[in-house]
Amino acid sequence: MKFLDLCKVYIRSGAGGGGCISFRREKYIEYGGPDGGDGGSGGSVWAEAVDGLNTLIDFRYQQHFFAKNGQPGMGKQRTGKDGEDIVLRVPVGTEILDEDQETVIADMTEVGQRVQLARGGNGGWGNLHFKSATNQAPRRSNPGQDGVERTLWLRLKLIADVGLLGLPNAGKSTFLAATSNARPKIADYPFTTLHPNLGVVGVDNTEFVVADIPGLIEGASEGRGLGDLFLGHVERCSVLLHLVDGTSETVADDYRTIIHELEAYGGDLAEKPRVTVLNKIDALDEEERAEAQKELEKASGGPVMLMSGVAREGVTEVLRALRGQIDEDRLRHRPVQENEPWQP
Ligand SMILES: Nc1nc2c(ncn2[C@@H]2O[C@H](COP(=O)(O)OP(=O)(O)OP(=O)(O)O)[C@@H](O)[C@H]2O)c(=O)[nH]1
Ligand SMILES: [Mg+2]
Repeated sequence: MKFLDLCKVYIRSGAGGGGCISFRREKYIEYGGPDGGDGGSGGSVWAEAVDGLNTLIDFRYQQHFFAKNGQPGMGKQRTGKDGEDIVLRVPVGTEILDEDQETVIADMTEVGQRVQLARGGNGGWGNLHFKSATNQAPRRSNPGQDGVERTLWLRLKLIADVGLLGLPNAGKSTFLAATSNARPKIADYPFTTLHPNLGVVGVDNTEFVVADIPGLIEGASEGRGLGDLFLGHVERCSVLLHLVDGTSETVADDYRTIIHELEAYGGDLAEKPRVTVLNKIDALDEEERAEAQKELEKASGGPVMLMSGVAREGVTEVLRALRGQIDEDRLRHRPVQENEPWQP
């Protein structure tokens, strides 16, 4: 599947239909009063967050979204038909930005969330509306209101619970494939993964979503390799899973390279909870494992778990650690209930 995470769209709501000038004309009725109906409203443009989409690729093929105009009013007090609305279906996690690419108009974070992007124009009044005591035969109506035209940007930031981090070839995609329904491409060369993949992972009868992103290298924040733009996709995760290739001669440096890039990226990414894992331990003997683990613990200043994505060793323990962090994060961000005793 192709992946696209920023695109431009042009939208226009429908214009309202014009009001009608008309008079009642019937046999035996002299001076029939005004009977011109109102114009119908123009259609509006909406965005709706939907499930099951994780790319904006559809918007590469269609960028123009015009809602229908309202029909003009007609004689015999008939109102014009309203123009149909149009709905842009976007993946959950899409931000809708104004033309400046900065002002956030809406953040589509929940399935079913709907926002109006451009309101349809009101229909004009027919002459029936202008009848008054002093003017029984008004020759006046309103035109319909114009539609609204806007240029907008859609930016997708995937919503996952866990974000995978590591140098190219650290085994991120292998881990995702071993633990989830996702089938990312895996190969023994760097930059196999070119766009984010999402997978649903199950452990102890619970599920969470893991995002695999392209590997980072030193200087990614300055654009080296594939750059660090993909880090936008892990900004919303509860926890980051940092995989370090145990077969590397320089595990401590590898670790520091990634942390340095996180810091350079900014935001609060470097402060996010992290689980650090020494991967590919199937390729190491006992002594090598212990040595690399010690080195990594020294560099990270925290615990380091051992794992092999290929041999599926230590995988469940890692998933449980992630589960624990996700739960903690949810507790932290849960709105405080009224009358709940305060707890430190
Ligand atoms: N021995 C061993 N090899 C592994 C393990 N996990 C991954 N590999 C190998 O390491 C290579 C890279 O694996 P990927 O999963 O593609 O690595 P990645 O981190 O997704 O790489 P990029 O997408 O390029 O960033 C492949 O040849 C894998 O077979 C492991 O646990 N043990
Ligand atoms: Mg990969």
